[in-house]
Amino acid sequence: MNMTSMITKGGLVVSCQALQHEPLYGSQHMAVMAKAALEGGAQGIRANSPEDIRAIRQAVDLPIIGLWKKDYEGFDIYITPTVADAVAVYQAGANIVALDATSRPRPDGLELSQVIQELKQLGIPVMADISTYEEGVNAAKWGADYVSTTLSGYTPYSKTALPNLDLVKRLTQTLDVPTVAEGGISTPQEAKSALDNGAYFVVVGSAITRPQWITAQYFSAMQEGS
Ligand SMILES: CC(=O)N[C@H](C=O)[C@@H](O)[C@H](O)[C@H](O)COP(=O)(O)O
Repeated sequence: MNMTSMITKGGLVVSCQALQHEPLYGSQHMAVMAKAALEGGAQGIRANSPEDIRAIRQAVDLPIIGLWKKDYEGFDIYITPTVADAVAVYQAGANIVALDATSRPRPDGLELSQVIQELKQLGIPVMADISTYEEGVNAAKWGADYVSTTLSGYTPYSKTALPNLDLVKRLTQTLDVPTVAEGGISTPQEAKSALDNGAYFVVVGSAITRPQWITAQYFSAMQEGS
C-alpha cells in the first residue's frame, strides 16, 4: 500500500452508498456526496459498485474503500462475494477492497482464507467486514489489512445493539491489524467514542449520506409522546 492510499489514523471515512431502491441512487449523486464529505473533512470514502467508484475517483482525491453489493441466488453473503467481484472493484479505482469476511458459503466455492490469499497475491489491500470477534481474529490471521465491524448485528448469529463499540474494543486489544469501527454510528459523539475504544478510523454512512434515514430519525423522535 503506498502512502496516498492509506487512511489516516483517527480519520473519518464517509460511506457514500445508495442502492437502486433509494432516492439518491446514481453515480452522479454519490460523486457529489463524496465532494461534500471531502469539504467536511473526510479522510476516505467507502463506495459500492465499480460504477460509483469510477465516478467518485474522478470527483475527489481521497482513498476509496470499495465494495460491490451483489446478490447471488442461494447465498446469504452480498458484500463483494467473489474474488472476481473484488478484482473489478479494485480495477475501478478502489485503494482497499472490503468484503464479507464471515465463514458463510461463497459463490465461487472458496474459503475466506483462500480469498484473502488470492487478493494479497494480486497486491490488493483487503478490509474484512466481520460480524463477530472470532471472525475478526480469523480474518487478521489470514492476512486481512483491516478488520471492520461492518456486519455486527447483520448476521443471524450476531444480533446486537449498534454501534457495537464493545466489539471494537475487544478486537483492538487483540489484533495486530487496525480495527475499524463501522455500523450504526449515528452521532459525532459516537464516532469519537469509537476512537476512544481503540478504532483506527471510523466509517459513517447512513447518518451522513442517507437523507431519508436521517429524516425518519427526526420524524420518529417528534412522534414520541404526541
Ligand atoms: C450491513 C451493510 O450492508 N453495510 C453496508 C456496507 O457497506 C452499508 O450499507 C452501510 O451503510 C455502511 O456499512 C456504514 O454503516 P452505517 O450506514 O450504519 O453508518
